Amino acid sequence: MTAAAQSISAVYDTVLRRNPGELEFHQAAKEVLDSLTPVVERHPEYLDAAILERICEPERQIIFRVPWVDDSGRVQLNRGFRVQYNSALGPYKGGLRFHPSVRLGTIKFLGFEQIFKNALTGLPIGGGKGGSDFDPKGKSDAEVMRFCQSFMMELHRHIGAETDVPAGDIGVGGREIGYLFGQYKRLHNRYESGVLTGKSPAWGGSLARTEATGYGTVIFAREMLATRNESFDRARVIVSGSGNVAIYAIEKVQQLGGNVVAVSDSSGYVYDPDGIDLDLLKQVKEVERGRISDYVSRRGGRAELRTNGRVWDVATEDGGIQVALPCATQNELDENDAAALIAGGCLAVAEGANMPCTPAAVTALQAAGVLFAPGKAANAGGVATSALEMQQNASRDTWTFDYTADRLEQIMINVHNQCKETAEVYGAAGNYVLGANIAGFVRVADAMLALGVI
Ligand SMILES: NC(=O)C1=CN([C@@H]2O[C@H](COP(=O)(O)OP(=O)(O)OC[C@H]3O[C@@H](n4cnc5c(N)ncnc54)[C@H](O)[C@@H]3O)[C@@H](O)[C@H]2O)C=CC1
Ligand SMILES: O=C(O)CCC(=O)C(=O)O
Repeated sequence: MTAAAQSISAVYDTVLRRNPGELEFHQAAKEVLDSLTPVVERHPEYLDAAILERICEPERQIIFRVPWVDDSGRVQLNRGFRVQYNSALGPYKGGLRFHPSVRLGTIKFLGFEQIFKNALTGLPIGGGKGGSDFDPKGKSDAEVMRFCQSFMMELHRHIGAETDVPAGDIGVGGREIGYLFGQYKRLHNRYESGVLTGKSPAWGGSLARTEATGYGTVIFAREMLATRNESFDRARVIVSGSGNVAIYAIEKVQQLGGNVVAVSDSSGYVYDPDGIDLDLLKQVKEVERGRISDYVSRRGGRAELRTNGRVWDVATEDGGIQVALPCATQNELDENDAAALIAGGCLAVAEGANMPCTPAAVTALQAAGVLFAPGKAANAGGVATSALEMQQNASRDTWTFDYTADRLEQIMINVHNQCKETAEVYGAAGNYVLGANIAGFVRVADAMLALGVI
């Protein structure tokens, strides 16, 4: 082992010791640290300034009690989190996740990923993430509102347009952002639009933010495919999830001439060989907050609901697939799923979700020559468009959909090219994981060096 590799291994040991039991955070930290040996060999100044140790340690971690009253008058209790990870490039920026599985380690892994993702956008945003173990599923609007108001009663002291700017993630969409913003405005007695993003365009939000993560993921995949003279035209595609990211990934794939033949939610998956009816899926998921079984019962035709097996199994049916877009949650695609994708002739996998592929799956896909885009690069379009929302708020301006979508397109092309070119510079052409980790890290590390020991 070289001296640089030994130093990195020591940093990882410290991560394990300081953060016991936080397996998802360990996984995310290991993936980044594993990419950095060639960087610190060229730049020993990063080791001298303990940049790696500092980048793995959040600047601040806030954990708080969130009591609220349900519709039957019972007091309920949840736990809230905000991890303010790194502000070398700008105010902390990252979403809020409301899901019963949320623990401190979940938020730390997401916040850590966010540092490098936000750096890749080239925009002035630091990294952070937050959330709660609150489950919005099955709750009335009034219950969600009371929870959001109680959550903001504590969060408001830690955020601000120049300090920390939360947005949505799993379980947090336009409805929740509205309730959170309403409570913040009431507490501060001022209309500080830039304190949250993902707002409705009717009151300070940006057009194209809703579409941005899914569209951006497909733009990244399109650029990757183009390096091998391939495209989405007539491609058969699997998308996991059926939330915000999944829906707008499907929309963009369809615009580019592809055919999405399967989607999922936490209750199972739909195989729809004639192609997903997106208007119906939007109605079921965005309007009615229903299950994919509701989609199947109304779709008719050849659409099938499957509650056994995995959405990735579709890869080997009917002549295979060309692209897979995991857009649900972390570690949802393992090495067996990767084997199914490879057997089905998959050309490219782009992560719309954060860390949806296990390390073994990534290794298998890369070894088989499948183009692989890590989430911190492929799904950066969401946070990038949040930064565009902040720009509009700061200048009290509103841009058109087309102008914002064009900027998103350009940002995603730049993110793709940075990852590709960085991988080439470091002798690993085609390795987008290495390219993304190094390009994101170097931008943050240089800013940290410039700011001194803080
Ligand atoms: N919303 C955004 O702008 C961004 C989201 N992401 C990531 O994209 C992923 C999806 O987020 P959203 O679409 O915003 O959330 P969402 O709440 O709109 O949708 C989540 C989807 O994933 C499914 N899902 C959740 N847990 C699951 C599980 N354990 N098994 C199977 N399916 C499951 C849900 O059924 C739902 O269809 C997450 O990893 C999130 O961190 C990444 C970048 C930005
Ligand atoms: O738009 C944002 O600020 C956050 C998006 C997010 O949470 C993510 O990129 O994972």
